[in-house]
Amino acid sequence: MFRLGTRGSPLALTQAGMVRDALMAAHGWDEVEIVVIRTTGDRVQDRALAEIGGKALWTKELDRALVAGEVDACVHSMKDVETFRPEAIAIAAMLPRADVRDRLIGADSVAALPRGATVGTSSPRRAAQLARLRPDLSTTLFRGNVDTRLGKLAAGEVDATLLAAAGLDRLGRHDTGAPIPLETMLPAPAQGAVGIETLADGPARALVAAIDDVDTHRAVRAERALLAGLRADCHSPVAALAFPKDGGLLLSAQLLTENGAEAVEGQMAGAEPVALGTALAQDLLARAPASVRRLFAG
Ligand SMILES: NCc1[nH]cc(CCC(=O)O)c1CC(=O)O
Repeated sequence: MFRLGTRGSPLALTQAGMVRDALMAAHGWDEVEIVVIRTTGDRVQDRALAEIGGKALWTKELDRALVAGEVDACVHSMKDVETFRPEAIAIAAMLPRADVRDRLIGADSVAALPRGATVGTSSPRRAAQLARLRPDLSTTLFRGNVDTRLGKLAAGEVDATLLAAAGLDRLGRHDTGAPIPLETMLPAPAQGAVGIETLADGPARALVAAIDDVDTHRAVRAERALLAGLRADCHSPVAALAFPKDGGLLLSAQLLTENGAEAVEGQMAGAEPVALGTALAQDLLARAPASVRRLFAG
């Protein structure tokens, strides 16, 4: 039986279930086994991801299970997958992308937040974007899965929080929060995309590739190539979004200083995703104020 590795959070399990259903439908299988693997990222809840070792904390244990042959494929939120992956592992497919926007929970819009309000987030991108839009706000470290964060908000620990619409929708929370327009807040690279990794050499790769959503995969490839060109990691306040246009892609991106005081933005169209992401990264670095450039290409 085909074995699918996943983290154990409610969102991860929902996404793994979507992948299982897609694989069963594509291949006429009766069953796919879901194997829950606990990651360091799940265990450590009291510090920001960037502080304790970055996105590898979500993938390391799943990578090990894949390489050891304990599972045939692993399901990830692509947003949480580190920029540079081990050579033995391939991103074999992506599910169709969900709503890419962030949602604000606690007020109807960023502009409607009361003066001096406290917003819970541990994302350097969201903190920098908020500070840029509303320098009067303060942000405070907020980790844990979606339900944990909503619980902290309900308990009054903060005035508001930001969460990806994709995760809220997949958990059935369609009415939670107000979508922030893309013009106000560009999402994290790969936000809303679920990816499936397999060994680069091996039969699972082609089996998983059968469920690939080509448009999503192309867009996320461009966004990830931008991250690679910037040498960005989870410390980096960077936003990016590509979508299909005129048979190619239109890629938008924003780099900021941590306090949001300075930023550089850009847009570029192209036909080949990796070349496009790489070119926009170079263009942004060339135009970035020194304070922004210092945070990238390290
Ligand atoms: N960093 C945690 C994480 N990783 C993926 C999602 C949501 C689902 C997605 O973006 O695909 C979330 C939660 C959030 O940011 O609200």
